[in-house]
Amino acid sequence: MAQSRTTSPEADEQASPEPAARPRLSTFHFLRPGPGTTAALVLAVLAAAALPLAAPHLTRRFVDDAIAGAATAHLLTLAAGYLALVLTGQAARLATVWVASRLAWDGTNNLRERLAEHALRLDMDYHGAHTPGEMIERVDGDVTAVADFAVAFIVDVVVGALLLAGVLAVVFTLDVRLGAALLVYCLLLGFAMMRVQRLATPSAAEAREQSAAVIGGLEEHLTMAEDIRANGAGAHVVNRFHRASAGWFRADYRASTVGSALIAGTSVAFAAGTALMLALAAWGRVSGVLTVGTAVLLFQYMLMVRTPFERLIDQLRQYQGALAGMARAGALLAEPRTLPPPADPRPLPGSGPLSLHLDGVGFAYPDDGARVLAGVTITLKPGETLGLVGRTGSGKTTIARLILRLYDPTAGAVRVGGIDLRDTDPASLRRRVGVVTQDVQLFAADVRDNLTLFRPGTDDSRLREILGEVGLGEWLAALPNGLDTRVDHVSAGEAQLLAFARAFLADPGLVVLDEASSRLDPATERHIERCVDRLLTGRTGVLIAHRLTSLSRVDKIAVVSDGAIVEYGYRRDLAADPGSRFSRMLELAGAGR
Ligand SMILES: Nc1ncnc2c1ncn2[C@@H]1O[C@H](COP(=O)(O)OP(=O)(O)OP(=O)(O)O)[C@@H](O)[C@H]1O
Repeated sequence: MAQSRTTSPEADEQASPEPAARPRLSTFHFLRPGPGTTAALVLAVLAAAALPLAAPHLTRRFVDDAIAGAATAHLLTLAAGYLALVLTGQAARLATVWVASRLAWDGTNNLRERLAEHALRLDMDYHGAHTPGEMIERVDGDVTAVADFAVAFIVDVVVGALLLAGVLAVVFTLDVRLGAALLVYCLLLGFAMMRVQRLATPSAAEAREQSAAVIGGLEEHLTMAEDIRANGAGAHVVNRFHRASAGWFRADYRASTVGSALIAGTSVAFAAGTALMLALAAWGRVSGVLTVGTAVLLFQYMLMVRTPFERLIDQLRQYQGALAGMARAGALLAEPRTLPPPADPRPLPGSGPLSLHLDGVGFAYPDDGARVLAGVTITLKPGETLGLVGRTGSGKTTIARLILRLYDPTAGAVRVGGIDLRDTDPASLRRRVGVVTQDVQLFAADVRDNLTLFRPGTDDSRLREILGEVGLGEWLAALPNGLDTRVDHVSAGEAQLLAFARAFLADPGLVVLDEASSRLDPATERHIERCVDRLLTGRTGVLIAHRLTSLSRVDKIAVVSDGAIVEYGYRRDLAADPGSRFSRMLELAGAGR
């Protein structure tokens, strides 16, 4: 059945040839900030680390001066200063979050665009093996994880590490022994946390894999909703969804259990650390090394150390996820095209009909490797048309895919305009070879963009003229905003006619036409037949015919059976030969010759 679906706009597929593979490190290039942003970020980070470090010094003075009997006004000034420092520290922290978020989103948006573009350029082999949902998770989910991590890394890890270093430096200047004790404690804690962290790595990666599987399945089910409902396959689909969700839950549960255990462990370690610091401060006080104010400062610092450490452990957990996301994004970017771009691309002749020559073509789809075509040889002079007939599954669509270079043949060669498609400039191939399939894809965009495929520069009057020619003149007149109307719902017939209008606009020199196998209303049928006639006039054409009557308009016939051409010749000769298969087909169908 002819279908029309709306999808989001697609990039101009072959605009520039793609290098075969990229190193994964290039993934990180997208996160590199500009000089202005870097300067703003460095300032914000330094302020966010230094201000909280300064605040406890005022507390120390407050306590010591209060014990020494200072005036209330002086103490109030210290308290107000403390408050101002805390507030400015928070503001600096907010500024850091803001700058870091902008930076992370700018960088990851670049990466997301690059991934989406690359995914669109990948060959049919790749798309056949990966569901759209999986691609969405790769392009969106993984990149979002990276963006979230980048923000948290700057805010929690960088600021936290600076704060920690500052605390150590201050404690060292107060008393070397206390500083050394704090340093040893921090190193031991850090080392233990890094070791334990490794436990969390596989579970985080597993959780993301499972979520990709669930979203991939969901996307597939939503796309097929109509068929699923019509065939009563709902229960089976829900069952599959349930199993996938259960897998995701288990993986996520494992990941969070490990994470919670780690956080609980750190709490205990910090309680011990605080107790140790308090004991040392008490000793310092008793032995006259420290004032009470300094003991309070040490206590405050110990509390301050806790947050960066905890955030650090949390970030290390997210870091695994972000690293996994980065690795998957890198793997997608490194995914090579199975259709290698030509080393020395040759453009097709810029105008006029193109010759077509399939020379001993053999083919097997990469996923199962079973032979689909063997020894297919077809020759069309410029302007000649060919009808492909054969039972379902015989290989007609596969031949069409090879002519459009959606795949490369595994044996033999496909030549258009005398040039092997493997040596043809991809942009010129897309411009000069057109296709009208049964499965018409319409974008969620206006009529103009759907016809021009987002290429600006075509006159509206030309678009109207073409729509009129394909029989959509009245349809256009009835649209509320004419060419600016968004294409949401069109009938199967209208979708087919729009596809013809696209083809007329592109004016290809070779056209592949997959005739709609379903019956449309007689008026639309007539329009479509006229379109087929017009499209095949003055162009080289390959028509996958589902109706024998359609073959009256072609010059040559190729009968395909089990991946081979079992009969091939001029239509008139075959029809005139009572022993030919084509002749028998015509007789069986009761169609005129
Ligand atoms: N993407 C694919 N991956 C693997 N095998 C495929 C793929 N597409 C088609 N095939 C197989 O290749 C063979 C030929 O299919 P093809 O679609 O070319 O036949 P067809 O003659 O166009 O059929 P129809 O008239 O039903 O459209 C079939 O056995 C089919 O199962």
